[in-house]
Amino acid sequence: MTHKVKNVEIITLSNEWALLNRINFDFQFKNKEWRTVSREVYNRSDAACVLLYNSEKRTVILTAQFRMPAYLNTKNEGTSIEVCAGLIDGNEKPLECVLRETEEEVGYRLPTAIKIMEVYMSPGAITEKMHLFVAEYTPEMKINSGGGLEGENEEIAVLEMPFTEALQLLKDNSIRDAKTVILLQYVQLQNLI
Ligand SMILES: Nc1nc2c(ncn2[C@@H]2O[C@H](COP(=O)(O)OP(=O)(O)O[C@H]3O[C@H](CO)[C@@H](O)[C@H](O)[C@@H]3O)[C@@H](O)[C@H]2O)c(=O)[nH]1
Ligand SMILES: [Mg+2]
Repeated sequence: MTHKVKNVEIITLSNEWALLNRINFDFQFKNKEWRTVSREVYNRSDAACVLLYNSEKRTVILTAQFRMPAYLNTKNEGTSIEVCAGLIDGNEKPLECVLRETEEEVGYRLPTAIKIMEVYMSPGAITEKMHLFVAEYTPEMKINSGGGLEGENEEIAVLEMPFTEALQLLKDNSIRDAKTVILLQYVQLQNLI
């Protein structure tokens, strides 16, 4: 289905760490009538994430960190369990981003990772597209203890756990980050572990 859009007007509401715009545009509805619509849109670069798994040990590597938006929503949900993820820098390719973030956040140097899909995280509000990857890791790939970039005020706990424990965290809804839910279910559905 194609939609007809014209006269797109962009009004910047905030341009600090990321860009928040109000977009006014004319939109043609099903009955052919054109009407002016207004939407606020938060702009960030695209992002990439990876679920690390070891099929021999039957383990996965996840992270835990404080997320203010989740805390604002529900106080005791501020600590978020997530796959390793980050925003794509400049001209970086999604795979390069995933390999860099894996070193920074969990301390593993991966030879490569496999792309699974691309999803919008919140298409009604944020332009960000997320590139999802999986990758097999082994203990020999560990090069540092991870934890994120202190200069960026990141404090990331590295959680290596049996896959069965991660599935239990899914089941009891202790994992509430959508990309992490998708990737854990993908690994389970494809019997990668
Ligand atoms: N100065 C400043 N820094 C910020 C701000 N917001 C975030 N940061 C910092 O910018 C860095 C971004 O880290 P990345 O690892 O690149 O991204 P991420 O925060 O992990 O984002 C990913 O995970 C999020 C949570 O699931 C996702 O929301 C996001 O889409 C992405 O996938 C972090 O150090 C974070 O503290 C801000 O408003 N100001
Ligand atoms: Mg991150």
